[in-house]
Formats: sequence, C-alpha cells, structure tokens
Amino acid sequence: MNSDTELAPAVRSILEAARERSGGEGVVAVEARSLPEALADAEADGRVPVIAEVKPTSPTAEGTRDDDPVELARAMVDGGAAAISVLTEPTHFGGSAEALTRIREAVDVPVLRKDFVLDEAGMDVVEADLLLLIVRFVDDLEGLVAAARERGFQPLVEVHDRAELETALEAGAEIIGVNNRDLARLEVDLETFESVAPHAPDDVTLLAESGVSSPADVRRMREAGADALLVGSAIMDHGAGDSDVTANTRRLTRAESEDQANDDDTTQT
Ligand SMILES: O=C(O)c1ccccc1NCC(=O)[C@H](O)[C@H](O)COP(=O)(O)O
Repeated sequence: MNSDTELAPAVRSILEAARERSGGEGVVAVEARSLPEALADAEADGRVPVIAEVKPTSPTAEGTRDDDPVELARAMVDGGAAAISVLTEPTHFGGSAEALTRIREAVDVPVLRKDFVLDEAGMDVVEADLLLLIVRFVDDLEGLVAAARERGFQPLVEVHDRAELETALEAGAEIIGVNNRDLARLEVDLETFESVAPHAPDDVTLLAESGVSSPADVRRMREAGADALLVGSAIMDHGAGDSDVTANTRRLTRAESEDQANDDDTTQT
C-alpha cells in the first residue's frame, strides 16, 4: 500500500477482503468502449455527463437494493447516464463480476469496474471498459496502468489530494477521478474536488466522484472543472427501496438545462 495514513475500519476490512480474493483464470483482453467519446456524446446531446453507479449497498448506505442490476443499469441509461459504474466488490458492496458482465451485454455505454484492484491478478476477473485503480492502495501505479492498458482497459485512476494527483500524472493517467469521500471517516466534502481540480492539466478527463446528491452539486462540480460526475448513492437512493432510478438519474443529467435550474430555484424558495 502506498500510504500509512489513517483508514476507516470499513476500508481496512475492504482491503483485507480484496487481498483474499483470487484473480481469474488467464489474462483478460477487452475491446473497450471509449469513455471520452461517451462523455462528448452526452455533452453534444445537452446532458451533463454522468457515470451512474450500480451500488447495491455500501458501508455508508442506509440500506440495500436487491433490484436486478441489469434493470437498474437500463434505468440509468434511460435517465441519460453516459456510462455505468458497477461495484463488483461482493462483501461490503453486494456486487459481483457476473452482474457486470450481464450489464455490459445489456447496455451500449462504457462500463466501469469499480473495485479494489491491488495487483495484476486482480484485473483478470472480468471484462469491462474501464478499470479503477486507487492511488492510495497500490504500490506500482505506473506498472498497473500499463498492465491495464495492455489488457485493453481504460484505467480510471482515483486520487484524494494534490500529491496523489501528481502520482497519477507521473504514472501516465489520462482519466482521473477525485474522490470527495475521505478514507479515514468516510465523510464526503465537495471541497476536495474543488481543491484538486485546478492542478489537473486540461488534457486529462477529470471526474468528480462521491457525494454529488443534487443538481446544485452537479453544477458546483462542473464549475470547478469536472468533465463528468460519478454518482452512486443519490441515484440508488438505498433508504427509499424502490425509488425511481431513471428519474433520479435524469434529475442530475438535466442539471444544466434551463428547466431544471428553474425548478431548483422554485424548490429552494
Ligand atoms: O460508498 C461507500 O460507502 C464507500 C465506503 C468505503 C470505501 C469506498 C466507498 N465508496 C466507493 C465509491 O467511490 C463510491 O461508490 C462512488 O464514488 C459513488 O459515491 P456516492 O455517489 O457518494 O455513492
């Protein structure tokens, strides 16, 4: 691991579970759907580029959604999602590689494998268009970025502060996510993205991850330089059980349209 900074007990537990999980058989080879192209398509279409996350539960979620992951992903695409993120971690997030495979067959947008990949073997589990690598949790980021690309994945490199951004850039990352959830208390603070984003070069595809829950949050992250938003909880709405995932997604993908901005103003007054 790349840092000895404090980690929440849930994160320690996630990492222990990740170390115990085995990789797949053989080396994965993917023909990836391009994330930058999907984000550009969404922009051209007047949608805010949102990567909607199929996240059955999590250490901070208020409940669990047992809906069919394929139906959830389809509903997110209907709501305008430019791409889908799928938690494949089974123990703490209720995910699976099988769910990702089924989703990728069912939708035509890029699909991110959101998991805690610590080494090359951890990559060879399932085909996905993007693969998450978290700077804090890996020792040889440059080697893993190269290994991911050799397999055809687009690596999404996740950072939490400016020093990690530098590490990501030195490793050759082209798609970088700034996670607003800190790993010590699991609290979200949108200022994290705002403090890191100005230091990212323009040619990087920059994602704001975690804690985006309203159209106002979307606009705030976009104004701070986010090319796209990665949103799980606000779309899954775990506590509400059968909340409408299409409507939840559409509310965010339309956050920059005039109608939505007017609705928000009306609601706030
Ligand atoms: O979401 C959690 O509770 C969590 C806890 C510990 C480590 C990671 C965690 N989440 C992973 C993610 O990065 C998020 O699922 C993703 O960024 C979406 O965040 P949100 O929109 O806040 O659900």
